[in-house]
Amino acid sequence: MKIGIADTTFARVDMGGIAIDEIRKHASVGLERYVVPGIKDLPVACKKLIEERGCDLVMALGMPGGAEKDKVCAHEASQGLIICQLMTNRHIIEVFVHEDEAKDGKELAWLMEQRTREHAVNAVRLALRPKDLEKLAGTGQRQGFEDVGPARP
Ligand SMILES: Cc1nc2c(=O)[nH]c(=O)nc-2n(C[C@H](O)[C@H](O)[C@H](O)CO)c1C
Repeated sequence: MKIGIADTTFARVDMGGIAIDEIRKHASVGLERYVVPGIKDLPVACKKLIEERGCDLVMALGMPGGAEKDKVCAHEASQGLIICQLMTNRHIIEVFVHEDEAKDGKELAWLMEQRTREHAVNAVRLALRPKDLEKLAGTGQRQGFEDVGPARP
């Protein structure tokens, strides 16, 4: 089992390093890292991690900025990642933290780390322990900020 980590230099936190640190706490798997300038470069990095470097699942980590052009960029990158999943029949866990989700730099750093760590656990579950995800179905999980929990009639 090999997990790929694709991340960017545009991000203001070392999301790739954090993902690797978290995955190592939960599983003994091969890891391949591929760093690109920005989120629009992630789809091909993921495809190469899967097709050329033998990854079974990839995490795509990035930070869209707060400007309108950054949001367009994020939508385009997201579409590229979905196409890549369909082309390769492999999961890509997209971990995007929009810069304007946080009120300041301190909260942004916290959120980027927290969301990355929680999705790293999801990546391990998806790759190795899918039954663990089944137990969480419909429980209103969120990555980063607090879980919202299940809705009740
Ligand atoms: C406008 C813009 N916004 C972002 C962003 O919010 N987050 C990010 O990671 N990268 C951004 N980029 C850079 C592109 O994703 C890409 O790296 C360049 O266009 C080079 O291919 C661009 C060009």
